Amino acid sequence: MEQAFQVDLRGVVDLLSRHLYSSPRVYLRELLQNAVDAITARGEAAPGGVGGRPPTSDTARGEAGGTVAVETRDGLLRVHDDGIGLTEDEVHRLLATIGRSSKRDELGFARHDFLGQFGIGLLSAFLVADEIEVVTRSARSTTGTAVKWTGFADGRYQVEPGERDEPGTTVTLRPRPGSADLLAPATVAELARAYGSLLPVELTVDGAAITGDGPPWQAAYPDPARRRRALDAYCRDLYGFEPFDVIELNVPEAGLTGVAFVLPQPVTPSARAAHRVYLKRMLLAENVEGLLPEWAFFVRCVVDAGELRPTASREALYEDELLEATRDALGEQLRQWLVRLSETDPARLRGFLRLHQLGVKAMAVHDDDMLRIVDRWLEFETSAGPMTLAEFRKRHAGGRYTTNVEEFRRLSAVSAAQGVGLVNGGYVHDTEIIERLPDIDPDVALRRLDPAELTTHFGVLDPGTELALRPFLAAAQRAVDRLGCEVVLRDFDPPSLPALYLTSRAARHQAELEEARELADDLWNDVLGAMNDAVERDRPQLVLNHRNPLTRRVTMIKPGAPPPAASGAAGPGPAEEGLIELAVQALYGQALLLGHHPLRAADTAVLNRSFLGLLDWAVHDPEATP
Ligand SMILES: Nc1ncnc2c1ncn2[C@@H]1O[C@H](COP(=O)(O)OP(=O)(O)OP(=O)(O)O)[C@@H](O)[C@H]1O
Repeated sequence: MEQAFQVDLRGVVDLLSRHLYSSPRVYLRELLQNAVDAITARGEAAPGGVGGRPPTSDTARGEAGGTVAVETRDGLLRVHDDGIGLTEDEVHRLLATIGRSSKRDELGFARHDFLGQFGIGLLSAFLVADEIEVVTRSARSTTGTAVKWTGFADGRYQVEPGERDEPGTTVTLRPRPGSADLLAPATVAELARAYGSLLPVELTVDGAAITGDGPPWQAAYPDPARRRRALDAYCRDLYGFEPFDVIELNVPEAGLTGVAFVLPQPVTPSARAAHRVYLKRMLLAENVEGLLPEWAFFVRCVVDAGELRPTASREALYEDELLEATRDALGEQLRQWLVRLSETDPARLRGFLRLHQLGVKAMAVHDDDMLRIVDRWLEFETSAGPMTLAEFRKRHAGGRYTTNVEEFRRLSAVSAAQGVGLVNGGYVHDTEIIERLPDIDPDVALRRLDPAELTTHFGVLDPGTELALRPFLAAAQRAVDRLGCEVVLRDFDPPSLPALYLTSRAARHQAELEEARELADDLWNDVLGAMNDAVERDRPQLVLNHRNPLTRRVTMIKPGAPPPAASGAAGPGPAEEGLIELAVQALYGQALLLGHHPLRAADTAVLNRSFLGLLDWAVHDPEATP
C-alpha cells in the first residue's frame, strides 16, 4: 500500500533556522520575493486577458511594475502586493504543500523570470512568527472571492473566506515572543532597503519609498563625467572609499551587468575579495565569494545577474558551469581594462601598478598580456638602479638574475662592476615572471646568476706577480682550509672591496648537506654522506681583491713578520704565518659579514680570534715581548 510522507513542520523550521539561513532576518527577503514574483506572474498573464496587467511605462521598460507595501502598524507586519494572487485551490496546493512552487515548469526547472524556485521560502516566516496569515484574491478568478489561509508553526492550517477588494495578496505576521525586534519598524525599513532597494517594483515601508531609480550603473546620464561622479558617489556610499577607477562589467550569458570599483589602496592578495551581488535585482549577499578569479583582489564589485543561480539559502552563488564562465568573462574584462590603460594612459597605469603590483604580478605568471604590461611598465631592482625588465634587457644583453634578495644585495655592485647586469628576482612572483619572459620574447637571454661564474670576469694577476705571491697564497689557503674555503687572488672592481665570499649553487647545496649531517642520526648520516659524495666537490671561494690597497698590503706581508703575542697561545701553526693567518681570516670574516652569509660556529670563532689577534698585534709592545 502506498503511503505519503508526513512532515513535522517544527523539524523543518528548525532545519531552516539553524542550518539553512545564516540569520532569521531573511524572513523579509522571502516575503518581498514572493510579492515581486506574484507581480511578475500577473505582468506575464496575457495583457488585457483575465488577470493581466495593462502595460505601463514600467512594464514597457521590462520592469515588473506593481506595488509592494510593507506596514508595521499595531505590532504586526503586513506585506501587501497587487500581484497575481491565489485561488482557493492554489492556496491548498501551493501554500500548504512544502516544496511545491508555482515557479517551476512542468519538468521541474526553475522558471526563468522568478526569484523563488524551491517552495520553502514562506516557511522562513516561522523563524519570527508562530502564525502566518495570507489573504489573497486571484487576478485570474472570475468569481472575485478572496481566501484567507492561516498556517501555524505546529503544522496545522485553515482556509476560510477572506475580505479583499482587489486582486493581490496580504501576508500578516504576528511576532513570536522574542522576535519583536526583528519586526520593529526601523529593522523592517533597514532590511527592506538592504534587500529590496533595486527591485523593479514600487516598494514602500510605512509609506516611505524604498525603491528608487534602479541600479545606478544602468541609469542614463547626460555625459560620461556625470556618470562617473554618480558611480563614485555610489561607491563612497556603499564601501566608504573613492575608487581609483570604475570598470563596467557586462556578461550577457549570465544576464549580468555591474561595476567593479578599483581600490585606491593596496590590499593583501590573501584578503578574501567579497562582492555585492543582486540576482534579478534582489540582494543575494554583500560578501559573495567566487564571482571573480582569485587574482582580481584589487576591485570590489556590485553586480546584478539574471541567470546565475543562488544556493537554497539564497546567500551564495551556486557553483556551476555558468558561474565558472562568468568568472572567466569578468576576469577578461578587468584584464582588458588594464591593457587599455597601458595603451591610453600610461601615467595612470603606473599609479595603478604602484598600488596593486602584487596582483598584477600574480596575473602575469599565467597571462601573456599581463606579462607584457609587467615587462614594459613595472620597475624591478637592478644593479643599474630601478628599471623595467624591457629596459634592462635592452641595456644588458647577457644579464643575469638572482632568485633571492640577499644574493642580489651581496653581488649587485660587484656584478655591475664586471659589466654583468643583475636583476633582483627575489620578491614574490619575480623569478617566475623573469623565467616566463621567453614566452613573449623568444630572444630573451636572461640567465640565473651562478655567483661562482663572476670570478670568470675577474682579472687574473700577471704571471710575475702571481709567482711572487705563491708563498702568500699557500699561507692564506692554510688559514681558511679547515673552514672549507678556497682562496684565490684576483684583480677586480670595485677597488674598495677587499674580498668577496662566493658560493656557487653546488657549494651551497653541499654546505646544507654538511649542516644536516651534523644534526642527523647515524642512519641519516650515511644517507646524507652518500649524497654528499655524489655532489661534485665545489668549495666556496674567498676571492681576495688585488686591486684593493689593504688587501694588496696583506699580500705583501713577508713570511717571518713578527708573530702576534697571542697567536702562540691561540693554537698551533708556524709562527711566521701568524700575521698572514690573522689577516686572511679577518678578510674572510669581513667578506662573510658584508655578504650577509650565515655564520657557522666556526666562522664566529675565527672572526673573534682574528679581531682580537689583530688588535693585540696593533697594540703590541715589542719591549714587553719575552
Ligand atoms: N504573495 C504571494 N502571491 C501569490 N502567490 C504566493 C505568494 N506567496 C507565496 N505564493 C505561492 O506560494 C508558493 C510557495 O511559496 P514559497 O515562498 O514557499 O516558495 P517559492 O517562492 O516558490 O520558492 P522559494 O522557496 O525559492 O522562495 C509560491 O510558489 C507561490 O505560488
